[in-house]
Amino acid sequence: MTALLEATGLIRRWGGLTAVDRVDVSVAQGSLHGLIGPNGAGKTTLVNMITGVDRIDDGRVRFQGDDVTGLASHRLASKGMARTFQTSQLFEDESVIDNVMAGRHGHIRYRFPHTLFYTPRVVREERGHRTEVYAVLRELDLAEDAHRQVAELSYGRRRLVELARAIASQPTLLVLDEPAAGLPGSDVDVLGDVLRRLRDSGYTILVIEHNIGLLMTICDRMTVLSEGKVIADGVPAVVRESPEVIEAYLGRNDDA
Ligand SMILES: Nc1ncnc2c1ncn2[C@@H]1O[C@H](COP(=O)(O)OP(=O)(O)OP(=O)(O)O)[C@@H](O)[C@H]1O
Repeated sequence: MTALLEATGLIRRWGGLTAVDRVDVSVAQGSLHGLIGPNGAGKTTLVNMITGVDRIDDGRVRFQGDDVTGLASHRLASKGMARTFQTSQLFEDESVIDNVMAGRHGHIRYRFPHTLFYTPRVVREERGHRTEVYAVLRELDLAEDAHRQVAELSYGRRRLVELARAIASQPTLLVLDEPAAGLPGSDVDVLGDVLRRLRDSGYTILVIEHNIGLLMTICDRMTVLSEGKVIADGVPAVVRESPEVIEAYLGRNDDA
């Protein structure tokens, strides 16, 4: 399989600490790729570097065959990389549909002064975006909540709205930072089904998770970080048997 995303030799230092230490990670086109590791392993730092949120001290990132090392996150977003964060980035007082419409932002063609006069062109385009957004909401089983305020929704539904907003940008690569964090078990199952369906419909997904059980069941491939280094990479069945992975988790209390 060809790699959609290929990071090689990535390094990020914080003072004397090397948080990400010569990490290679390759995400195949159309795959669901998990990134796990104990607390402080460097997962978020690595993903921040890949998605242009944080600086890269050394190494290269290739995306869709292009060298994108050091590009800012908005440039990467316009190339098709969408990202969700551990903490909510939603507008709590706005409706679900308006939040998800914000994800279409990069696709809006009309400009001032059309917006000022709400011309037929704006109306037409806006209608097209709403149709696309409704399709995403239906896909994630959120259509019935389209006009509810985000603040009224359960935590699990809000996480789905964030996912919907990322999908609405029609990304080539979806990067998710702990989408299952804080979800009750039944919502974790829903999330697992949603991620699998998205992968089956052609998305490539890179997901950081502490819920290893979830990733073991849904991922095609996993990369395991510990203390900034890759200690295992492969299909879940192989990763789960790796002595380094068992040691990294059993040696600590947090994720075991
Ligand atoms: N802004 C920062 N300044 C200094 N050190 C940092 C900074 N961000 C991260 N670190 C350090 O880098 C290391 C990796 O942190 P990172 O958050 O990437 O790990 P993680 O695997 O995502 O952890 P968690 O699972 O707890 O979110 C940790 O030792 C952390 O303390």
